[in-house]
Amino acid sequence: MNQGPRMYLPENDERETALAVQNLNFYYGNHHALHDISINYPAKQVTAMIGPSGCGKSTLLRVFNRMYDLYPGQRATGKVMFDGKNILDKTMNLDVLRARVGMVFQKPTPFPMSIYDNIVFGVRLHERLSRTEMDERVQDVLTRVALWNEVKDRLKAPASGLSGGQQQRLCIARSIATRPEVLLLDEPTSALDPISTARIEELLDELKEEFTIAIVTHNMQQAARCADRVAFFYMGRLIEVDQADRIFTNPRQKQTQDYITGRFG
Ligand SMILES: Nc1ncnc2c1ncn2[C@@H]1O[C@H](COP(=O)(O)OP(=O)(O)OP(=O)(O)O)[C@@H](O)[C@H]1O
Repeated sequence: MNQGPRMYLPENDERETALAVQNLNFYYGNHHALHDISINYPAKQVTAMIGPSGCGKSTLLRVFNRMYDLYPGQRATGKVMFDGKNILDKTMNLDVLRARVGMVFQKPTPFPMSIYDNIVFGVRLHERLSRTEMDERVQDVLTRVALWNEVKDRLKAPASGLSGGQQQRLCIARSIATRPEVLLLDEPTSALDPISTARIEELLDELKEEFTIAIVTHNMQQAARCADRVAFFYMGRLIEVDQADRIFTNPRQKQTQDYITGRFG
């Protein structure tokens, strides 16, 4: 199989680019996990990242909010341009970055506190809001994730009492409460039942009017349903990125074709 750096980068000149990744390499100690990745994430679109296990999808996502900084021995080279600045720059303020680039994980991770406090926790770090404004923010984000009616009478109850699907919607609400520009989702529905999954997918469709979304998924149908663009990764390399319909009907690379038709992975 040809694993050379062949890839197709469509022109996005007419669209605003939220994140521009340029010649990114990533290392876990001596392990070179991402090889010379260059990809644009157009603003207010959903870009799905697909590929076999271990190809580097989560690693790339974790670069976008410098999550790897929490672990010694992990490092990135290259550039990830966001609002005119390189995210990888040592001078980048990580608290501000993580408020502007929100992340939702595979397993719902509500904080061990009330539903209300889960939402306000991050907001308080970055904004000074009056009680009324904070209440409005909580209602606004819970409404957007279609959770308000289910929880409005128990906002002070522990978040741990919610179902898995509700917890994941709460985590999305928590991420958007700080009004980020970019939302990163790492297999956000893989622990959820089909109904909760469908609700999150509908939610993505609404959220992309306001946010740029990068989602890692193993679910081809999900990528086809939710994504405007799809990027296929293999062994730490970006093989191909294109409009979703093109990737699923007429990919340019044989490796992409093999993967989406289930011939490997
Ligand atoms: N903490 C770590 N230390 C060392 N190597 C790691 C670490 N995390 C991931 N890797 C390696 O980096 C490569 C990319 O892993 P990554 O988790 O990004 O892949 P992925 O495409 O998200 O996989 P999956 O679909 O299984 O979640 C793999 O070879 C993996 O073994």
